Amino acid sequence: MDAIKKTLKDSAAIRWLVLVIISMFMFGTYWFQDFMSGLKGLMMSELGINSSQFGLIISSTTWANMVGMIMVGGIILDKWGIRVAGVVFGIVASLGASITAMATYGVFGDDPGTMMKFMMAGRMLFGIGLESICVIVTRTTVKWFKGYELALAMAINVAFGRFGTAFGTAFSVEIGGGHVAPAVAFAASLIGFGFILFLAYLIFDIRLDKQVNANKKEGGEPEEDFKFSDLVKLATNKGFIYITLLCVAFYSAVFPFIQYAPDLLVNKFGFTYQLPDLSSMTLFEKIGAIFHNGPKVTGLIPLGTILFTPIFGSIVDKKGKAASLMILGAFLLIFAHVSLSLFNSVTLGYLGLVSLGVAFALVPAAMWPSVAKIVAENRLGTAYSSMFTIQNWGLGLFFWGIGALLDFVNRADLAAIKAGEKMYDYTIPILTLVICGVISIFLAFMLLRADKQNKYGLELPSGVEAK
Ligand SMILES: C[C@H](N)C(=O)N[C@@H](CCCCN)C(=O)O
Repeated sequence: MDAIKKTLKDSAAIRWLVLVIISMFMFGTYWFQDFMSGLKGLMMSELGINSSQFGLIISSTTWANMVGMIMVGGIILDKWGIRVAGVVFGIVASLGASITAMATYGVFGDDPGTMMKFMMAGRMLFGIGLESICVIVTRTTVKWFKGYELALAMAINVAFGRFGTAFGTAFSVEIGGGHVAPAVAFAASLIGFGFILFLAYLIFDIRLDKQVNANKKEGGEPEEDFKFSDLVKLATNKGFIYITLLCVAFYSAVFPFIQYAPDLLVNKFGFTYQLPDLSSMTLFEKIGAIFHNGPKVTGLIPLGTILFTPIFGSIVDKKGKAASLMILGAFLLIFAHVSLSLFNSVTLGYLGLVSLGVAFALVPAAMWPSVAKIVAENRLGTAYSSMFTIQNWGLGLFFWGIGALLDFVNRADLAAIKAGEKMYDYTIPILTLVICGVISIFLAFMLLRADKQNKYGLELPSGVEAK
């Protein structure tokens, strides 16, 4: 048998370069997913929409995915590979984002109803692209990093997405110059930029495939493909069921919360949407103004996870304890939402946000590598697609539900709120998220129990098999 020749992925420099290139796609899509949170106040005043309609716009991202579009993405990825799937879903995401941007400029009509309809259609299309791109980028990361620094690479990949969320949330008001449409156009152009970089990545993908195929002919390991029919096997895997339900419960209390967090901080704690003129302020006053700005403070949550997700990822790699860390993350989530809903202390509010940020780093760092211990590698693509699909059911409900509940519990004061005479009371909508935290703890304990029974090795370091 001939010796296996080195391939592009054996070069650390090329591997990491590839990771940066494909992660820019995540940066753009996460930005577009989350940037509207910083614009909620502006969207309400400029487009004339209420909280429930804002909820519908952000929720529309999940609608097509709720009925299985991510699974379609998984099938296309399986059948035609990274290149075809990446191009198809890159076009879908770019098209969706462009339609959303054009709608905000009034291209399809400038009455609020028409604008909203086309914004929702655009975001629905974008949402199909977003989730499939996340699966495609994850799959590409595995392709290049399997056998190398996979957990760290996945954490860095998510970190790029968090950068997108943080910057999009924190700076969209300024980027739009106080208007919605330019901020949406800028966010859409980031997806186009990420897509162009992904097209450049394809050169590396083609070269690597050629080298791997040549090695296969010379006796290298053949790759096993996963099949859609493996779905049935997943549906009967207890560990997979618990981790999928945990994924829905946990992310439903985090992603939708982030969309409303700036508005919560403005309405509950008197924070600002727009920064005052900082030029004549002392350094302390500037810091004070930034820490009193809803979008900027919310942006700090994903920004903090950029540092902590890789740290927690390497703890999981070295020490294990993934299920226990998910339990801890669920406790932190409850603390966060209780302190942000039931109390009126700004200090406790900050502690709640820090606690949510730690949970947002801890649970993903422990959850995503754990899936690879519960599910056979040839079913991982199907596993991630199914998890994202079910996750979208929860996200769709809560993206819209928080806004609808907010309007409902404040129904007597809506006119006064619109006139700027009263503020939204967020207590009940945020308390609802505490229920998600309680369900998350229960599921994390069930996962720990299933781990003991089935010996997945979730509590063990990476590479150590359970006996
Ligand atoms: C957006 C997507 N549905 C999601 O859940 N993303 C996760 C990361 C998934 C990475 C899998 N390797 C997130 O925490 O952002």
